[in-house]
Amino acid sequence: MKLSITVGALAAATASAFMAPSTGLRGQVSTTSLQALAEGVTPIVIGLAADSGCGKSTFMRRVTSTFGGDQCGPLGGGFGNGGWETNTLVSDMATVICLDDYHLNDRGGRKISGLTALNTAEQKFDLMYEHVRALKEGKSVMKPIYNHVNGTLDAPEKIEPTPVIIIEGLHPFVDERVRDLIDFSLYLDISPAVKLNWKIQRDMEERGHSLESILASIEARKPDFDAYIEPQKQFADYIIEVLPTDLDPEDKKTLKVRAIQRKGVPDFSPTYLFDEGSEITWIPSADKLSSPAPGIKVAYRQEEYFGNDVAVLEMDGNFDNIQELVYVESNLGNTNSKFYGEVTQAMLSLADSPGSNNGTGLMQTLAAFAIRELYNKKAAAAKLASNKKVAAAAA
Ligand SMILES: Nc1ncnc2c1ncn2[C@@H]1O[C@H](COP(=O)(O)OP(=O)(O)OP(=O)(O)O)[C@@H](O)[C@H]1O
Ligand SMILES: O=C(CO)[C@H](O)[C@H](O)COP(=O)(O)O
Repeated sequence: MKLSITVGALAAATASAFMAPSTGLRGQVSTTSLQALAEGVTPIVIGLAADSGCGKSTFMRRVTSTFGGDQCGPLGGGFGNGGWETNTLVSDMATVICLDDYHLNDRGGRKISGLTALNTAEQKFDLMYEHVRALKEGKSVMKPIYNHVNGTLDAPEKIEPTPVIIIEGLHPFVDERVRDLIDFSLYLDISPAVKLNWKIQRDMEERGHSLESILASIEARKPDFDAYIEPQKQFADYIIEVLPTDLDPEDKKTLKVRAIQRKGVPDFSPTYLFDEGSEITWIPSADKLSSPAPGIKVAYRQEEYFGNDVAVLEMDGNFDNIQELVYVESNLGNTNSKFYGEVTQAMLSLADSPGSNNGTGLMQTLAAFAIRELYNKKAAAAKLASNKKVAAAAA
């Protein structure tokens, strides 16, 4: 993902606020968004870590549309986009900042240093920390821009604080000071075989790159990915792991997706299947959730991940019809939905996005709802505290 976003305003902890239309205008903040900040709602910071090409843009679209945005397509954005303007996507509720903007050197500079952009020595962590802290304190910042078309560092742009600040990219959890500012952290863990398939689909089929160049680029990035990106998994509250299916060893396209959800995170309750805390493997009836071969399997387990207790929700296989997903949804608990079937409705609203027929779309939607709930809880607590203050002053 090569952009930053500001998305749909949230004045209070109500569902209707999430339905507010987004302005979709970079650099402008809506009255409701300002109102939320004025009411003492401290912006929450969400961190999303993943390698390039691992579905961050796709995931962000699900998150921003959950916040009542316009699905927040990039305003500039993306490799090969001649109209590239900025890494920042803006609407009126949430700002999504792409951390590529904090690269230390431009592309030419990295040729001289001999380091890749994955190397932590190539990031400006002091500036990243100062900016995230300032935004969380409700102050605007002048954020640099890394231009992916030219490989240059362009003139900085002004970013205003919004109720939700999302920082996404290669290194959101490397710097301890930045980590401490993050309220909820997510990691997209895409297995090498799946990453290769997605890269082939995008870079070969859509961008005309050769298979050799894609393989060479993955190979060249691997040592630094292993050294600097992957270790951040241990700091994530919510990991979406994407693996080849277990249902058919020959099948290289079907996916098994695991939402690894840390227990004990403030304002976050992991989604469960049927019975919280249990161990379940479920093959839904094909009459209620039809699927192409090799079928579909849902599971729920209690595991340990980097020494932390986690609840894991799994979906292996594809489904034919998104509407039928409501059968699975009706058996999930802690989905953070506002009404019956909202998860399925959110999936339907982005039916054309990659992963809408499998667990990637489902887990991303559940994560998006968890972020919304986290904000709602923090906003409600801030409002309560502010009301108490007003009442105490009046007494
Ligand atoms: N859930 C999914 N299922 C299938 N393919 C997917 C999925 N998510 C992403 N992809 C594929 O991977 C490609 C990269 O996705 P996306 O642009 O969202 O990743 P990104 O992390 O934002 O990439 P970059 O950082 O390089 O801009 C997409 O073009 C799409 O083909
Ligand atoms: O990993 C990346 C983005 O997440 C890119 O490789 C990095 O930002 C450098 O970009 P470019 O190759 O356009 O110079």
